[in-house]
Amino acid sequence: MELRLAGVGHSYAGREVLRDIDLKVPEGEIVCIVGPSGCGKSTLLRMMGGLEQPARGEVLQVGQPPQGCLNPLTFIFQDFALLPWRSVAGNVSLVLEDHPIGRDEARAMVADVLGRTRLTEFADALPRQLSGGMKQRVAIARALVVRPAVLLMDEPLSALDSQTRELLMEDLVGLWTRQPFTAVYVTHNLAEAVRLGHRIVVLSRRPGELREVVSLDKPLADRGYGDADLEVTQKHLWELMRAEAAAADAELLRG
Ligand SMILES: Nc1ncnc2c1ncn2[C@@H]1O[C@H](COP(=O)(O)OP(=O)(O)OP(=O)(O)O)[C@@H](O)[C@H]1O
Repeated sequence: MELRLAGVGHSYAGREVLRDIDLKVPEGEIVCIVGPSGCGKSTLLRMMGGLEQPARGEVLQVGQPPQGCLNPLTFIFQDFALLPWRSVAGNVSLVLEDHPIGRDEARAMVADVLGRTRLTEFADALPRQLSGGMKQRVAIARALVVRPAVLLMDEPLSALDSQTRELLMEDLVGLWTRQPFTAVYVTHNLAEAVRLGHRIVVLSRRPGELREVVSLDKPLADRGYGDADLEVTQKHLWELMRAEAAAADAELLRG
C-alpha cells in the first residue's frame, strides 16, 4: 500500500501551517521529512496517519495493506509509551489483544518480532530494567507486530544519546533490509535522514511547503557512519534548511 497526498494544506485558528503538499510514499520505501522547527512536519504525519483531517486536499491510501496487517497506519513516537507493569513481551502482545488471534498464534508473532528486534532474551524484563534505546526497540517491536502497511515515526530517536541513536539506526536499517517496510520518518537530524531515507522531503518554514524531494539511490545497507556520499547530500539539505531558517529569522525581525 502506498500513501498519496494531493494538495494537502492546513490552518490552526486561521494560521496557515501547511500549504499545497503533493507527495507520494511508495510501498517499501522510507520517506524522511525534514524542515525548520514549527514548519508542520508532525502535523503532516498526523494527517498521513488519519489522526487529523487536512482542511484542504486529501490523503489517499492506494493499494492493499500487507497480508495479515492488523493496523495499517501505525505510529512510533519519541517517548516509547510502554506500560511499566508489563514485561517486554507483555507490552508487545498488548496490541494483539483486541484482535481475533489465538493464543498460540499471538505467542508466535511476538516471538518472531522479538527475534527480529533482537529482544528475545529480554522478553520477561520490565521497562524499568531497560535503557532508553532498549525501550525504543520494544516500541519498534510493538509497532511491527501488527504488520503495518505504513510505519509513521515522529522523531523516534531524538530522546536518545548519540551512540544509542547510531545503534538504533543500524537496527532500523537491518530490519528494513531483511524485510522492507514502508515508513515516514520525521526528524530534525539530517544525518538520520540520509542514513534512512530513500527520499528526503524538505519543507519550507511555516506554512510548510514542499521545497525539494531528494532521492538517494544508495542501498540502505551500504550507507555507513561518516559516508562521504551521504555527507554531500547532507550538506545540500543543510544549505536548504539554513536558507529557510535565515528567512524565518528575517521575518521575525519584520514582525
Ligand atoms: N493542535 C494544534 N493546535 C494549534 N496549533 C497547532 C496544533 N498543532 C500544531 N500547531 C502549530 O502548528 C505549527 C506546526 O506544528 P508542528 O508540530 O506540526 O511542526 P513541526 O515541524 O513538527 O515542529 P518541530 O520541528 O518543532 O517539532 C506550529 O506553529 C504549532 O504551534
